Amino acid sequence: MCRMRSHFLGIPELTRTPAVAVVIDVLRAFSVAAWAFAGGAEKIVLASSENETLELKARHPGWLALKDGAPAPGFDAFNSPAMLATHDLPGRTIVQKTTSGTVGALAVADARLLLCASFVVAGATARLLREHGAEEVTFVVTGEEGRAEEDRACAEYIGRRVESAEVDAEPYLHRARDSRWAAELAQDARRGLPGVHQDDVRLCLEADRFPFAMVARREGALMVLRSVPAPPG
Ligand SMILES: O=C(O)[C@H](CS(=O)(=O)O)OP(=O)(O)O
Ligand SMILES: [Mg+2]
Repeated sequence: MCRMRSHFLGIPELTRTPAVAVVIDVLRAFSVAAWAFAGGAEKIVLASSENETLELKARHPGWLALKDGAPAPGFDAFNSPAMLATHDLPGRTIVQKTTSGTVGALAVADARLLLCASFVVAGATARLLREHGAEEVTFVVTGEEGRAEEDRACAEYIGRRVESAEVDAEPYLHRARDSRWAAELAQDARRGLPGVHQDDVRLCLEADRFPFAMVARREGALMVLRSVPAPPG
């Protein structure tokens, strides 16, 4: 059994850069990112603003510009795992800008090890942390200034999975299914709001779907997220 000290902080509570950070956004940024890698995307540039996203897209016309919220001129894709599947992803670079997930990752950009995570990559993230021998980890609970239940539940699940592979995901998924944002997304999908698909919540709330973790690092002036195979469990 591996003992790891876990801290759970919202973005406004980050006063210093942790050595090891796991930034959680279940609904939906880092579920979307994981589905993008599963669909063959090569890398995801985490942008600091919509303007930066569009500037990068102008310099690299083949890149896919993705933002959350309403559609806007110049953007190609929504922050929706179901809708992303309609794009041609193999080998592509995505530039992603969202309200919570990408902001949280950029807030701890100088961490020695920076992982971005959600339920679909939770087990793989835990195995990578275990392999790294992390004794202390800061989970950045990006939603609702650290109070988003879906993000907190996922962070706690990953923390438990570092200590033991024998953890039942169901109680954690249940908390996420009952969260305020899961209910809002389901309602937005029923209303037909652009950028929200009725399958999104389901695609985000599946534990351990993918065998890779997602590591963010500076590459020149950019913060780049890549999938990294996790050791077997
Ligand atoms: O697209 C999402 O689900 C949210 C949108 S919102 O601005 O919080 O309503 O963004 P995310 O950064 O993925 O939490
Ligand atoms: Mg979120």
